[in-house]
Amino acid sequence: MTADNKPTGELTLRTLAMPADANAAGDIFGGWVMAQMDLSCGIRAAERARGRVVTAAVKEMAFALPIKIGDTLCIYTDVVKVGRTSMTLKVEAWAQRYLSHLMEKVTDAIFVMVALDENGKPKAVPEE
Ligand SMILES: CCCCCCCCCCCCCCCC(=O)SCCNC(=O)CCNC(=O)[C@H](O)C(C)(C)COP(=O)(O)OP(=O)(O)OC[C@H]1O[C@@H](n2cnc3c(N)ncnc32)[C@H](O)[C@@H]1OP(=O)(O)O
Repeated sequence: MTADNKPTGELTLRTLAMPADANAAGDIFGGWVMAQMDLSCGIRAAERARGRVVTAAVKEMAFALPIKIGDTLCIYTDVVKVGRTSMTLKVEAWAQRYLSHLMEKVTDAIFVMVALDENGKPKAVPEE
């Protein structure tokens, strides 16, 4: 994971980390963060494909810093490659710390999303 001090990509989703998303120590579950990243890629890829998409693959993820209850999770996405039916997105998750403007990158990953037709089969991503 790169030690950037500024997010890259387009801000796609912001949401608040709530007590229901945390373990007993107040750390937010990694699975919840991954789900927000998945949703962000779904939004961005569906816009690019102008239709339904699914997640085909998620590349390696490491959690560099914890997210705590009250932090605002900010997800940034960048479509880095468009294949025939697939789109590769670089995704960064940043925590805006509770009641502050401090932003810290907690994780990043590469997601591969695939455009689907009405029968659930891969379909070509249209030109931009
Ligand atoms: C209109 C405006 C909207 C605006 C706003 C809308 C908001 C609306 C947001 C909704 C947001 C929802 C987001 C849900 C996100 C989930 O949660 S989806 C649920 C989880 N995912 C699934 O269930 C997928 C299950 N898997 C599958 O259905 C099939 O394996 C797949 C992914 C369709 C691939 O099918 P396949 O028969 O293997 O197809 P194949 O032709 O071999 O591969 C297709 C492409 O995928 C690539 N690929 C396949 N597997 C991999 C892999 N493991 N690694 C890398 N690439 C791969 C291939 O290289 C190929 O790429 P291209 O060369 O065509 O570019």
